[in-house]
Amino acid sequence: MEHEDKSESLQNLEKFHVSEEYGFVLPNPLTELPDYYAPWMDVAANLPHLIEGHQLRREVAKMPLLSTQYLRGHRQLRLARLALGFITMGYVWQGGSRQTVKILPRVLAVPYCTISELLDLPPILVYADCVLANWKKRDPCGPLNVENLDILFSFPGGDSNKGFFLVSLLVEAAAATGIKAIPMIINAILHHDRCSLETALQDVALSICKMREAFKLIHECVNPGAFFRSLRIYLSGWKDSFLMPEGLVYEGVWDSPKQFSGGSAAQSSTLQCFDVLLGIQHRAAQGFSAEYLGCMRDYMPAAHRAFIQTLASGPSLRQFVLATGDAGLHAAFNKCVLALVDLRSYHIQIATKYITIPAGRCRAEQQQLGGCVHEGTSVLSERGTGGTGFMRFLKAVRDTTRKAQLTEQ
Ligand SMILES: C[C@@H](C(=O)Nc1ccc(Cl)cc1)[C@H]1[C@@H]2C[C@H](n3cnc4cc(F)c(F)cc43)C[C@@H]21
Repeated sequence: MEHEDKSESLQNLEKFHVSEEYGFVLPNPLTELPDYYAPWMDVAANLPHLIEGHQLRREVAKMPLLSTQYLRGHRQLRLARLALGFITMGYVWQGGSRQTVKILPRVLAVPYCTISELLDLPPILVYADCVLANWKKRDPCGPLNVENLDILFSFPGGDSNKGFFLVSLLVEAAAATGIKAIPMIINAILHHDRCSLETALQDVALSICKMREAFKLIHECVNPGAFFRSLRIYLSGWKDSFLMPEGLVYEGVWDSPKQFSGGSAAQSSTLQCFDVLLGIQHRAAQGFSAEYLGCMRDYMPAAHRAFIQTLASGPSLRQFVLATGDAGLHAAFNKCVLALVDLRSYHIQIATKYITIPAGRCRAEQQQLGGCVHEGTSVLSERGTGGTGFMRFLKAVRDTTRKAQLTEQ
């Protein structure tokens, strides 16, 4: 029964802040806070202009220390965290990777850490901020597509910011029908209902194919150079970082500097939950990818982390399909695995175009210039949206996924 109770709890997606229509995406994020918070919202809304005009530091120095007590409800906390997260990344990386700051002023650090504590998220911009909560529809009754969407906050780098965050959002939204099928899958396993299980697995495979379709939009919406030179820097973290070996001092919060990882696709709950559903374990055999995926769960909203953990502790879909020996279920399961392999392979192609190739060009330019400026090296080794470490991670995850196909009986 205990087993049954745990997995049955997945029947109520609402409790895990998972939406039938939007999956892990925050439905209808707030776009405004009470006027009291105008000092945060005005700076966040003007970030590209303030950074390019070298005025951000001065603006932050003028900021009052605001209290978080007037923030009401989950959506106000998410919007406040989003605004403070953009300002924090802009403040740390405004001088590119050459002049990083080591101290985050208390007018930012104190409220940012208070809100992060309330949301059980680290005080650094994460995927759940800049993708899942950073969007609005132009026409509220219109469709969820690039033409009818806009982002709330941006870094310097123009439309490529918008493209990168909105394409990620559309990939996440395409996953919704697959995520919605998960409670049906668990239910079908518990009731040995092969027919419903096969139908639900077909929904998952179709959803993963739609994610790949949405991902293709990145080619027309994001410029590789703009992403590599600008946006990628602003999403960088301060953990195991060449440029900030100690991490960042959060003034007025902790006495010593703290390290946190930069934004990464591995922080996507969708990316992790399909692996868990299909029983794809990135065992320690793959080295850092297993440990890195595990760490990145701490960079997801608590309710989404709980969803993944509840799924992982429920009945094994893989074992059930194997035990039935049913050819139809076997085929439907493998279709899901292959769709995920295709999506992972596509992700590797995208990372090659947007990271590996621009990084190669950047190194070549630096060698021509003689000096080996640390522009790229700081983030190339990073596992976030950075370079070689990230590629090794993606390839390890893709290869493990490929091996997860059920072999012929
Ligand atoms: C556009 C890219 C990006 O890296 N976005 C990003 C990264 C960091 C930050 Cl901070 C913000 C946005 C990628 C999109 C598609 C997302 N995706 C979700 N589920 C996936 C399952 C898969 F198998 C898979 F291959 C990719 C999957 C991941 C991100």
